[in-house]
Amino acid sequence: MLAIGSDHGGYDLKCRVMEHLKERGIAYKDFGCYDKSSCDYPDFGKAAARAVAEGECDRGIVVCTTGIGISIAANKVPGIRCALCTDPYLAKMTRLHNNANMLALGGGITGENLALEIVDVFLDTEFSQGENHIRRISKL
Ligand SMILES: O=C(CO)[C@H](O)[C@H](O)[C@H](O)COP(=O)(O)O
Repeated sequence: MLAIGSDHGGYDLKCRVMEHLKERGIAYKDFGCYDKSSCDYPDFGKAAARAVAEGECDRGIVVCTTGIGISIAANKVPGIRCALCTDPYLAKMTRLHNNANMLALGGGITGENLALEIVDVFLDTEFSQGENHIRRISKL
């Protein structure tokens, strides 16, 4: 189960990501927002992050206009490693090396097709299990 969240600035891209997850048969829970009214990214970034940290969801995807604010919010929740990715290489590396459990996207930064490629790489790449990476993650 994936935790999904956005503010108004990430709403459209979040909806596209949810459609894509449906097409792929991947279950998700949307922690809001639920329309494009102005709202506060920490509310939704933290709600999705808590669901991941508490084990209700395995990983999460959050979206705001830049991806910056909502990634900062998610990373305030203990146990969360949320990576803001603007290309598939970053998504691959953050799974392999950081075992990132959340992905942040910028709805005003990354186009739909590229964002969906990033989502797919994030979901389809497993952590490398390297002892160097495990050690470094334990120091975060
Ligand atoms: O990108 C964001 C935070 O890093 C947010 O999505 C908003 O764009 C930002 O908070 C500005 O929102 P507003 O529409 O100008 O109120």
